[in-house]
Amino acid sequence: MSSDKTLAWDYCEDYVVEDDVLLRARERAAQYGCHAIAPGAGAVLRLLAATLRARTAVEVGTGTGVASLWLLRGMDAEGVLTTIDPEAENQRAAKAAFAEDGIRPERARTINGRPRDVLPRLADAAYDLVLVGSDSPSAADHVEQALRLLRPGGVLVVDEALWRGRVADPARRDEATTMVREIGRSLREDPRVLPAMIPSGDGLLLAVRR
Ligand SMILES: C[S@@+](CC[C@H](N)C(=O)[O-])C[C@H]1O[C@@H](n2cnc3c(N)ncnc32)[C@H](O)[C@@H]1O
Repeated sequence: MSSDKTLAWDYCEDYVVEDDVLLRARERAAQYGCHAIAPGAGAVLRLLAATLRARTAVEVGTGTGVASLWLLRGMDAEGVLTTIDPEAENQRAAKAAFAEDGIRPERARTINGRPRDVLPRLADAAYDLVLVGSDSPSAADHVEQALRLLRPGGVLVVDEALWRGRVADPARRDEATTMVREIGRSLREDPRVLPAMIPSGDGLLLAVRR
């Protein structure tokens, strides 16, 4: 990338500045070894949630609540985010961040459990937006569940869709990169969605449900 491009990239990533609540949640993510969504990608999440006037959203992988905060800030004032994580400690940190942000508890439904057990219990076509992380060996199953959960016109977001930048490099054939690349390929060919790859953060793969 030319140095101008790198400058432009950094400018885009820092264009929307994170406040103290987000920065503290991000700091806790680093302490817990959790890869939180990048600020530029977080701003895209907020924009999408606001554009959809999202009242119902699902997040697979709460972490310490960075992406959850971005989503909740964009959603309808009565909107409810259902966020799933098997790690109770991460979710405790996320709940502290929601409280710091003045988010009413009923707006963030935190479910402690494995996504593969929890997602099948959520209703068909009932959600405006579903965010799925790529850092799980079950990410492809989560994507399939997400397509079931979304209403027509709802948006699937796959975070880390460029997987540390490796997806774009055909020489990278490790298991994690291949899995994330395959998710991208399969959504590109899936007649149920209209996809687009946004190179924000570590890549956001967006797909609107037909
Ligand atoms: C990268 S962090 C989530 C980041 C969060 N979405 C954000 O951007 O702020 C990944 C989270 O997924 C959780 N996790 C663990 N196993 C998982 C699984 N099988 N599927 C989905 N998430 C899992 C981890 O506990 C961790 O809290």
